Amino acid sequence: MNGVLVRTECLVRDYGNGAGLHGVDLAVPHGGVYGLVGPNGAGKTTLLSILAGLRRADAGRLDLAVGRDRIAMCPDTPQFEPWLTAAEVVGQSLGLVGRDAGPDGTRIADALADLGLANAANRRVGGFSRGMTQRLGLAVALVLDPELLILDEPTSALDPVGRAEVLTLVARLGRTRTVIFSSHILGDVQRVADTVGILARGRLLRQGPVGELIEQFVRPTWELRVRGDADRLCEFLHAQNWVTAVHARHDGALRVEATDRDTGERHLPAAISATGAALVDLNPVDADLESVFLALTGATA
Ligand SMILES: Nc1ncnc2c1ncn2[C@@H]1O[C@H](COP(=O)(O)OP(=O)(O)OP(=O)(O)O)[C@@H](O)[C@H]1O
Repeated sequence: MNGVLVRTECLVRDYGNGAGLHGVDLAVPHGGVYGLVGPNGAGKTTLLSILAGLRRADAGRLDLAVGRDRIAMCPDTPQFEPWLTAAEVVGQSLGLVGRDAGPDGTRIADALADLGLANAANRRVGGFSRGMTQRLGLAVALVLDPELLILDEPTSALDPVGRAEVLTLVARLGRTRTVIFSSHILGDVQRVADTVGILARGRLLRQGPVGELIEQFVRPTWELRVRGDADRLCEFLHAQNWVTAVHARHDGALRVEATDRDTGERHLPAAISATGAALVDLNPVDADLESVFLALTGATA
């Protein structure tokens, strides 16, 4: 598989009415964090469930360079028997695959501690908050010490502190194994993913290293505010061959996209003064995964 741990070819799951997956070619490198991003309903859960063997594809191919017994998945809304304690839930996970808990249950204690649940080990999980339940779901997967860890929206139920902690954990796990995690929060994915796949309406629009996607799909952009005739400036910019797009935002600012950074930096100030407008503010816009997503889906900010 040439450095690829998971590969799909033309994977299809047809739920009808356009829902599902439509010919997905995924290539997840061996080691590191693969972030699968896409809006609600894009097909993330469907794709991850097929990878984990929990759902079947209608057509296409799935190749795994890892044994099924070395894959663990944590669903987006994990559910447990409410009367069990957190330690019992994690112990059950080990029991299901016939592994022991180690001397004095250290495997269980370590997994719970990794997810910040050490003090809740003996509490019944029925009383857990959504965030705690989600972290427990991660502990249940992590205790199996999988080679491939699949996490479906692991941060969706967490507050900002919990989110940051789980993202740090995901980044750390990616140093010793392969982690695939899905999210509709592009900033989260950009923070920890080495490789990103962008899924929309059941199609994988692009995948690759985050930096390469940004380089490939995001043109240098500036946001500016002027005093004076902004409409005239807008028209003038539209007519320039080095300008690829101009958007007037609701708050009066203009977003200007240029063919390349150097040309934009040299010509933009001159264009503003040529129309007689007074410059109030001019800032480059940082290119991020969100910009890639917007460029690929044609959505507007
Ligand atoms: N078992 C099913 N039967 C019919 N339609 C389904 C089924 N499972 C999912 N869908 C539909 O397929 C589409 C993709 O769903 P999926 O849950 O895979 O997307 P998602 O990207 O994980 O969304 P979310 O972020 O909201 O969880 C949605 O339109 C969903 O309603």
